[in-house]
Amino acid sequence: MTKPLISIEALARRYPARGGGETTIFENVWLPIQKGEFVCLIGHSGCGKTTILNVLAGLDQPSGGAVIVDGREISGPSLDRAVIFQGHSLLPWMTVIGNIAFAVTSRHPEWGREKVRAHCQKYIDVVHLTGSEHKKPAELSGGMKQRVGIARALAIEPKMLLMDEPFSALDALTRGSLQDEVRRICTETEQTVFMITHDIDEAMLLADKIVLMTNGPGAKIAEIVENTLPKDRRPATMHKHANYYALRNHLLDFLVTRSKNFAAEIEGKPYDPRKPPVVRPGAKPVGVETLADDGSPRSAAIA
Ligand SMILES: Nc1ncnc2c1ncn2[C@@H]1O[C@H](COP(=O)(O)OP(=O)(O)OP(=O)(O)O)[C@@H](O)[C@H]1O
Repeated sequence: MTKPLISIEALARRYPARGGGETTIFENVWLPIQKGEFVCLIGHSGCGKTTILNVLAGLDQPSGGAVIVDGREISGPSLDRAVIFQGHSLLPWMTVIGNIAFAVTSRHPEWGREKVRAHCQKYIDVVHLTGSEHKKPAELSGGMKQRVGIARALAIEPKMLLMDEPFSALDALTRGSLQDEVRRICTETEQTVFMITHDIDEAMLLADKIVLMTNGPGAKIAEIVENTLPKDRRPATMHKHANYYALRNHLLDFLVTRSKNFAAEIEGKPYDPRKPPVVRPGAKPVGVETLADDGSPRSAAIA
């Protein structure tokens, strides 16, 4: 296995507590992310998902640990790490192409007008907004605005795409088709993605790896679940696959029960936060492994 593109190492975030002392939101979070991997983070409200994403984006400083990208510790925001938030965050006075061009010229100030235009057009076409180039955000539906946000993030060709519940504000139909498109685009472009979601089906559709966080305070990574559905899964048919219910039930069971009882679950067992167990629900034989230093699965039983 190659060296990970991004390595989250011993990350912790603490805040001053009311009445003195500190509250530890999460601690000792270790996670390697390989180039081209789509990683989803799942956990209950307050366990620190957005904080971790903000640290990855360089928008927040950890209280301990570091994020290493390409061998170097990050120290602030960078166009190498593009963020797509829940809201579209478009500039309302600019057109679709203007919003995307603004980001592209920040990335490539040396590019001429025509090169920027052609580059923006490519990503407008990718997200199926051809014909809406000169519309302003107020003339677009919620789904279209979110598409512009996705095109803008992809157009700067970041090393990593960070998404914080990017589909949660959309209606079910738009959400489904946009999820499908994002999966297609990310697979085709081998985009490395780190995404937060509360939606199990969304994680199962999009992610190669689903990272399960225990409840806070003091949250930690409990497990890394490898997606056992086929690579060419689609929203309308993935429930027919033999592994679907094993995977879904595993995730659901974690959120309903194990996320709050995890400390008791691992008591007396060799849990190592540097190498959280890797599980493949439905895969035969059912594997329980740990991650080697480079992020590749390594056989070792914890039960
Ligand atoms: N500036 C701050 N001062 C004190 N506590 C904070 C601050 N910012 C965040 N927190 C706390 O950190 C914890 C984690 O917040 P975060 O937004 O990362 O959680 P989350 O898992 O993303 O939650 P959700 O799923 O609800 O978005 C929360 O308990 C929150 O109250």
